[in-house]
Amino acid sequence: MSWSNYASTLIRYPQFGFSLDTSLMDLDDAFLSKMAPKVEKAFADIAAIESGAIANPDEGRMVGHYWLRKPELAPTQELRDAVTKPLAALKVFAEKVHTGQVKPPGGGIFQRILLIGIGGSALGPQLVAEAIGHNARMPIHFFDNTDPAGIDRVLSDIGVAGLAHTLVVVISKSGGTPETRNGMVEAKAAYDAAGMDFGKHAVAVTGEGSKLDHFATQQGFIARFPMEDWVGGRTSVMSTVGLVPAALQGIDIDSFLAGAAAMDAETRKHDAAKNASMRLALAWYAAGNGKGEKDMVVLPYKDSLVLFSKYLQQLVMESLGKELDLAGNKVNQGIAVYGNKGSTDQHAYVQQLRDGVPNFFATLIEVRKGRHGESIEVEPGNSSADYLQGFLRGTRKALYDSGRKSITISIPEVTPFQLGVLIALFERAVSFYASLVNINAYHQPGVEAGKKAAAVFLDLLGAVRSRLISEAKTAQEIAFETDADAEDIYHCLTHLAANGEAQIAIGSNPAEDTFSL
Ligand SMILES: O=P(O)(O)OC[C@H]1O[C@H](O)[C@H](O)[C@@H](O)[C@@H]1O
Repeated sequence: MSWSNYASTLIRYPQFGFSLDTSLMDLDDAFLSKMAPKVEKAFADIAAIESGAIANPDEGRMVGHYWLRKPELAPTQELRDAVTKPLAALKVFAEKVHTGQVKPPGGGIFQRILLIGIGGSALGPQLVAEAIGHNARMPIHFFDNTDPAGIDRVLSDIGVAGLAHTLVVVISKSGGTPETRNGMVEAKAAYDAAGMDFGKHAVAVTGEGSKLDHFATQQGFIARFPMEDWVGGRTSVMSTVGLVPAALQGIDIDSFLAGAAAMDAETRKHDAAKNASMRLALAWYAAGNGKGEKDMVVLPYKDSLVLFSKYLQQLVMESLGKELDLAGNKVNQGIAVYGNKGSTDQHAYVQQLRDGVPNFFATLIEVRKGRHGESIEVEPGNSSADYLQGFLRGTRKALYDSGRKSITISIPEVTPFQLGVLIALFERAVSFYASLVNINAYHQPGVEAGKKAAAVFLDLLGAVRSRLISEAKTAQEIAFETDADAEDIYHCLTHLAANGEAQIAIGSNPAEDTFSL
């Protein structure tokens, strides 16, 4: 660790209290000059993105998330309106909900939110709620899966009486994601069972003309907010996806957008030495040899940022985890991201980080302010905040002493503005990195394979259900009848047995298990 290296390489934006320390990544001059042509190309690529290029060629789409906090950048008036009009409308809507002009059919005011969505249509709102939604005007609950037990748990937290004052926000860009559809059907069933009109409690955020959009119209939803195809799910937190729930919670969304705009303004500059997003992208490249050979462990030393690593997991891994580069070469790119929070993780997996397989670099996030208000001394002279800082500094040093690299990002405190700063920092780093390794960061072709296989399973499950009779059969026998794979059939049968739709008699191995009605 070298003071002169720290002092000369630190990137600071003092006007909003941000700094990025990559001194422990050992980026040397030879690396930086070797990367210079790629860096120039990355600056050109992102300038093209911001001016409306089709940066997602497979899907023929523009990539417009940077316009969400600076609509005047968008290349046409229509696109600018597609940012500003929904933003104005959602603010008015939130105000009407808060003041009771939009109210539940049974009277009173909406008191809580149930958000139904998955992936980018849940992770951003979850991060926002956790980081800056504490003591929100309306508490928020989530259905972010098709797990019936998870759904039941949330419904029981809300309670049947609570449904009457719950505003359900269904979010799906495509409007056809099965988990979200299922969650909505389950929520509607709960309202139906309570004798309440689901549509009069629901709002949709979705692409115009989608299945969800049609359902919302048909069910008489209270409101519909559009989502544009030039905003990807993982970068949608500053679109209607993130802002509708945030505004309803009473979060200062203007400040959130302003924080992102402030970071964008700094990281739009074509100066690699002062551009924090470019420095991050270069540090990732150096650490993983441009091939993702090192995982990124994200350690925010602040409880309210606990979901930031999960959020970055989607942003980074869904964007960068690609089989092919833009020239069609097989590259299998990506950077694995995991983490939770410091100092908690020091008592869990940091042992391996310090002493075990050196397959990662750490990204520590320092929040300078410990708490608002006075701190007690937990021992003579030291507060809890002193300890948190001590553990951050100590871990960073201990890792470096054993040859493990780390990045440290510092912000003054966790506010809507600073969360915007952090998200924008990483969004642009992802865009830059994608350009450095020449991949499309804005599509997700790999996600489709699992969805298609799930649909095949559901078809098979239907076939198996219809073959079950009182006479016991093995998986192999049903596989023969249905011309399917015996193991696939076996998994259908055990699922039916576990859910009360079949009887199972256990044999000495799965091939001998028999199933009947
Ligand atoms: O918003 P939706 O269309 O429902 O999509 C929800 C999520 O599911 C997809 O499978 C994608 O991989 C994600 O990027 C997306 O955020």
